[in-house]
Amino acid sequence: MTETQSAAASTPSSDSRRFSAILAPLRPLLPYALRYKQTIALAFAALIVAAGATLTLPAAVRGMIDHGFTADSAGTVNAYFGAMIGVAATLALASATRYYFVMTLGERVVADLRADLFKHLTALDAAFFDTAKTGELLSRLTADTTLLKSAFGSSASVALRNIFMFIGAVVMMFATSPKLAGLALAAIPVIVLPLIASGRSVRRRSKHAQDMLAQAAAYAGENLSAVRAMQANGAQASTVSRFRRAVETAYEAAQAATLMRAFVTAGVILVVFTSIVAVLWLGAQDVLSGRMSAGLLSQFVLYAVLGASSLGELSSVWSEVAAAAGAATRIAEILSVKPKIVAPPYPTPAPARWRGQISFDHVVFSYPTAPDRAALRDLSLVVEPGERVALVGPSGAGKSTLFSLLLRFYDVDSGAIALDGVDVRALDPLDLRAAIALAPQDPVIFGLSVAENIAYGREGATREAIVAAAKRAQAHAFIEALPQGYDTLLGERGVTLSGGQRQRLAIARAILADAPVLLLDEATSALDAENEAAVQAALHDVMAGRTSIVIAHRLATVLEADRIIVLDEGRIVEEGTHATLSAAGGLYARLAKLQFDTERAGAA
Ligand SMILES: Nc1ncnc2c1ncn2[C@@H]1O[C@H](COP(=O)(O)OP(=O)(O)OP(=O)(O)O)[C@@H](O)[C@H]1O
Repeated sequence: MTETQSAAASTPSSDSRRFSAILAPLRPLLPYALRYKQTIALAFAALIVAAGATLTLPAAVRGMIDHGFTADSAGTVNAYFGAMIGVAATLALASATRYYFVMTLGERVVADLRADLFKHLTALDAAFFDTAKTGELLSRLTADTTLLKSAFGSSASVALRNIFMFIGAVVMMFATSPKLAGLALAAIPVIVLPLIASGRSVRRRSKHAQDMLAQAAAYAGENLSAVRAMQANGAQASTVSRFRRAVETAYEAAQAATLMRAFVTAGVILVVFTSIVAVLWLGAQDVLSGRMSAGLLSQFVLYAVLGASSLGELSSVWSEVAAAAGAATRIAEILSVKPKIVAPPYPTPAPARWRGQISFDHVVFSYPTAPDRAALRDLSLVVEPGERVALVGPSGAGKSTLFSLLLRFYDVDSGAIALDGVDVRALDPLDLRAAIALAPQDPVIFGLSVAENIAYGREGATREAIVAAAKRAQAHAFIEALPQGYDTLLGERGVTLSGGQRQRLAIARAILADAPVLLLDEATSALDAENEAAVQAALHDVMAGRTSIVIAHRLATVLEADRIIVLDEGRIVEEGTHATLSAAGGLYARLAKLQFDTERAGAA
């Protein structure tokens, strides 16, 4: 059975259920609108005034036709026309007021929703972002909310006006001629049922179109953020044609929804006006036989036209609302994702100053996206306050995983991780992360000034503190040499800085954070001798007095460490100092020979 058939065969109560099913996704937005009760009230008041003004016009026309056009009625005609201008002015003012308040409400609701959605996204955990695509999320944040804006703003405005007009017109039609009105209303179910049925289909198609658009946006986002890789690999042409295909698919999906809407609109207009003409014909018979005055029939026809055109407009708005419901579904999908890493109901309060002891106790962990492959297998490790530990191991050994777990980006499968003896799951993640400074291998540089980049997450930091941190991180000299010094805007992802400079900015960030625990992932890329010395000096400074774990790639770093931990396949396989481990002739000795010999050769 097609949707239209099934709708036509259904009972009124199942139709009203369907009606609310289409609108259901919009329900979570209601609280957003209800925050602005005053705006809603003003919009309603304007709406009632405008509808009332419009509805007086047909009565005025009837008065003119039945009483106006006689020789001695010039004064009455003037009065009628004067009154009509007054009505028009009221209508104009009330319509503008309604438009203003309803649009304002739409903009307001969407702005609030965007902010909330972004806040929600920032609270989601690493496991969510392992599978989510940033471009797609951005599309929900922008394109879908824009669709909602049109639903809440213009569509709601048009819909409300037309609902009021329709009800008013129907009441007046009955007041004018109950017989003709009854006949006209008989046509309504024929109009409304297919409309409701089509709403579902429009919503589905529109959601599909938005999904396609989001995929295209995700694809564009990925490629634009890696534009150098794309150009270097000569992948421009293929990227462009893939994007074009994605956009075409989105276009076709949108087209399908539009076609559906177009058909619905045509059908509704046809049925509505045919019924009016039929009713009008019946009325004309009454006028001819003297049962009805010409003015009364004109009045009825005007009300019928008002009612019918409201219904016609409602049908096109209905499609828009159904499309918005599709967008709302996509937004609701995100809002319903609950972060798994949250603070416990009663978190253990953080001490004024952590000592910085870290312990991993029989930790077993596999990533949610790869549950069958353990990234850490029964790993136990205690790092004492102030100790400097270097982590060494082949690629994929689990070194970065150790950092992610300590920062509680994921929860362990079994075992426990503790800071100063407090299980990290008992702490508020904000407190835990405030105790840890992270300097990743490829530090993220934002499209902000140098100073803002150093103070990222510490917006209150003074300029003196920022400069002092930069000095200790050996970054002051190169920052001063930039065109606007600390106020120089860095390109997105810091493309304007060298690898060594980026790393030193990250170290400055860590120094400013002044956290008792430092996690550092050394850059693997070779630095020139000058940068190398500067980074090493900065590291020496930042590690002093804090517990530090460094994923080490340089000989100087392992030599400086109190202890070297060698990881392989998620387990600790060796530990000791450079001297003892080199002498032992195990995995470390092999790795060190490979890595540090090349380093020496490179330096020579
Ligand atoms: N987000 C993730 N989702 C699924 N698997 C992951 C994820 N991150 C890492 N892994 C896997 O977990 C294992 C350990 O990875 P990890 O990044 O900790 O290694 P690593 O020692 O830091 O390696 P490298 O020196 O190359 O950075 C690897 O097998 C890796 O493929």
